[in-house]
Amino acid sequence: FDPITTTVVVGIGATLGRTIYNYFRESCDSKWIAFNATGLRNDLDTKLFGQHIASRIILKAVSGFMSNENPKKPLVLSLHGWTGTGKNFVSKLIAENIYKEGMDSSFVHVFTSTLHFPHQSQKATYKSQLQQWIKGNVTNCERSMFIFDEMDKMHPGLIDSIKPYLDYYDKLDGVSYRKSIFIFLSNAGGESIIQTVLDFWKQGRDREEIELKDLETSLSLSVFNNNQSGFYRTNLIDKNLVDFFVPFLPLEYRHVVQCAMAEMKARDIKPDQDVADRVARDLVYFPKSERVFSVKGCKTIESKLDYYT
Ligand SMILES: Nc1ncnc2c1ncn2[C@@H]1O[C@H](COP(=O)(O)OP(=O)(O)OP(=O)(O)O)[C@@H](O)[C@H]1O
Repeated sequence: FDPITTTVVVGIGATLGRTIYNYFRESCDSKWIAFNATGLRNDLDTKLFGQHIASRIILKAVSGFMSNENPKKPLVLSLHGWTGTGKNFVSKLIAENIYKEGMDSSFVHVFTSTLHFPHQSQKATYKSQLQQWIKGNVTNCERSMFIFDEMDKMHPGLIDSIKPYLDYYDKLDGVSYRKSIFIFLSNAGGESIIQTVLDFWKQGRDREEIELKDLETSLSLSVFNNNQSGFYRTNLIDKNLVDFFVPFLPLEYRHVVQCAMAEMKARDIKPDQDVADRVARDLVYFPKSERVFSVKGCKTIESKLDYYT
């Protein structure tokens, strides 16, 4: 080949390569970020067990927010409840119905308190890092999602550093945070939820009769006043920046059976009621005398199934 042909061929090759690369590379546009309301409804209806209140709030909150082209503030959800009741699981369902790449999307960011903010002495550094991370990521894509796991293990005060981003500002330093989603996960408030569910159970009332109003006030109070909680006396709560406190109810035997059946299906094993029953029977339930709620929710089902199948 003469030099001109070689240059042309290399040029075309490079352009083609870049086009293919850009085509497959996730970008902050509707090709990669598109909310599927029907998908979320379906997932909540068929995959999430025993959480009628959470399911309803999340569907309404996320659908309303995503269909609003001009939200006044970012969506802030705070999910509370006992371990293994589906808080991480729901966050995953939300991500999967917004981002084509789901939790693997480069626009979904997960912070875990014990991993990212372990040392009390470095609170000041964490505060500025957190602000920079959020600002950088939202500058990159306004439809970003931030999940803060283990909020109850976060040093009180740290979360206040992101308050301005959650507030009703049009723009901060030229960046608009109004299309982002912030999800906080914690076990704080779990006891007050359990008490309510147990009271209903003792009165022989149906679990599905429990409404948000039965839980919401005691939940936000116990979270705000609990000095073990990352929300302890936080401005986020007294300035009403959390849009929804979402209670996750403790799971009962029948829900654990459903989790086991779903897990078998996910593994392409024929769901076997007998195996599911054996898995569920082997878990520990509380309170000790009544044995109503699974101590670990559905959390250990996945590993337990290996043993029974
Ligand atoms: N309500 C539920 N419906 C269906 N599956 C569930 C539910 N709760 C938990 N699971 C299953 O158990 C696994 C562990 O639950 P998950 O991590 O969501 O619990 P969590 O509430 O976030 O717990 P923790 O507070 O300990 O972080 C999930 O991946 C899911 O497979």
